[in-house]
Amino acid sequence: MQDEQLIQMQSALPADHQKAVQEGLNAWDKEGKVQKIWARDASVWTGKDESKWLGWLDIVDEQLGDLATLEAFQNEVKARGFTDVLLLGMGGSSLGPEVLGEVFGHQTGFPTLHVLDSTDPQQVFTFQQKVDLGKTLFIVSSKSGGTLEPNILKAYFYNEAKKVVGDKVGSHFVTVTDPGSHMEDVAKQDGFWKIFYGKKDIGGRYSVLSNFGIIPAAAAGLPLRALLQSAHKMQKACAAETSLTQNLGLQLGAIWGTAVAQFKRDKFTIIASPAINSLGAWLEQLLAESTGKIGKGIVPIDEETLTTPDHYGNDRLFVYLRLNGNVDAAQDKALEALKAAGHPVVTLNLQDKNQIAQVFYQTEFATAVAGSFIGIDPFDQPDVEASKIETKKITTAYNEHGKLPDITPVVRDGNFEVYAGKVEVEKLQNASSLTDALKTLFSQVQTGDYVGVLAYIERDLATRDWIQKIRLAIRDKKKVATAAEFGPRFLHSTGQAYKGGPKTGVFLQITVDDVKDLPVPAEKYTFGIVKEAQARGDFDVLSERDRRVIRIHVKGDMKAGLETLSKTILSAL
Ligand SMILES: O=P(O)(O)OC[C@H]1O[C@H](O)[C@H](O)[C@@H](O)[C@@H]1O
Repeated sequence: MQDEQLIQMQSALPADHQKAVQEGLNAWDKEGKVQKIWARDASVWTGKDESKWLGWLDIVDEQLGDLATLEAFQNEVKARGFTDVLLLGMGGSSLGPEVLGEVFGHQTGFPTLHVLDSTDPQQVFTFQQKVDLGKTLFIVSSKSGGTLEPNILKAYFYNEAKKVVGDKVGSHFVTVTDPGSHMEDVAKQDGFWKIFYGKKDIGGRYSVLSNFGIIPAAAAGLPLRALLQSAHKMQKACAAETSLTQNLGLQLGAIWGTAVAQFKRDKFTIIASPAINSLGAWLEQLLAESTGKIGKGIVPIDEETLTTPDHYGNDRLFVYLRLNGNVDAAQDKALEALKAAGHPVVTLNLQDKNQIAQVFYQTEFATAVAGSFIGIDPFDQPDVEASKIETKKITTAYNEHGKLPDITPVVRDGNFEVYAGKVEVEKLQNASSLTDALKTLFSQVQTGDYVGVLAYIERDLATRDWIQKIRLAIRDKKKVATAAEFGPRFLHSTGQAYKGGPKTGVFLQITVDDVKDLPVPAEKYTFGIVKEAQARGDFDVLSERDRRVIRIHVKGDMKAGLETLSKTILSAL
């Protein structure tokens, strides 16, 4: 019997998959691999430096030990009467806080938590409008302290807030960063209210139960004790002493790892009850950055609305995060049909919202286990760096020459320009319209591929609907998995798997003329230039890695342009 306060996990697997999982578990038992994980033994993975990245295993113990300090901070934030908390960060520093903020919502007596993880000038401006700058607590969150986005967002908001609150502006800022980082220096120099430290042996995507998730949760008035205690139950369930059949992290990881390594079911399709939908974006980063490398790994598919089984290939595994009391009957029904059709479905049944902390821990453990099955190092992200280097080259060129390097489209069609990646140049030779280009790209989509729509535009309800319409049309027509992502946010998440993972991706990058631009203090480049450089850097690396990619740039009026583009995509399919 499982402890009833733990998440209940159910798996429906085809018989051969179930058998392979059992064999995998037997081997783990024989080799004592769970004990090896807890002994920080890198031989569980590739034998490189994995032992240095396992601080997340018992971070919950440490946080529970620090609860008094965390709650004291929570009370101080409350007492200062802030109306908003604006968190500035990317990837592991933003996706966890976003889940916590969205799942729990506004807490009476506490500020509302907003998470900004974009360089899109319009999006930055929207967030500026959303908050009361004079009554906002800014959390600048960056483990390395060197990431471009949190640095320029900090510079921008520090300036803007200073206009309202004057010289005491530093007292409206805190940072969460690793000891010795550049951001720590910035915080000291600019008189930040507080500096909270991360742990050097925890990577960004495993950091949500460390200060990177818990400090924003404290500021927003979330129930810290309940969350940490819930996570602790899962930590115990994954402990070295727990029997393998009770180890929920191991069980899940074995199913995941086997799906990829033995059955080529690498498109992990994440379905979540409405109130915990944001968990999907967090899980995407964990899965994609941890496993998507050296041509292997998991391609997470988030927010792809469910449909009938005939739309899915045998490259899928479904992960259902189901919250009691918030169940969407249509999701239940669609997943039952998928099970009946022989697709593997794993369900994590959450009894209450606090159990999202258990999902964090269980899926971290499971990802580490799956990484071992797949045969990769689940703690590095070699290909994220590649696009950062390209972006840096472009922003440096801008600073030197006052303009971006020239690039030439292969097709110009009204307000649209089409750029081709290396493997597309020849194929698009005879294309003379946007429709031709799209048809050429879509004609290359094969069974087992996935299509990624990568849009460097403001992420809001309208654009999320817009991208959703496009990706579902692609799925329905091509019968392949689809990803709908916003840049630069995904660069710190699924971007790793798109560049370094299985070479089955077909990418449609979309950029627009910015409606407005914002300056970056002390730099020649603007937010708009940074975003353009990020899009180009991403495109260049995808192209260089022989990924099938085209970029469509929409000139002029954005709304009208995006509307025409979606219609053209739908008709080209
Ligand atoms: O927290 P930071 O050091 O600023 O890093 C933010 C993000 O940067 C990179 O893109 C990494 O690939 C991510 O894993 C990380 O979460």
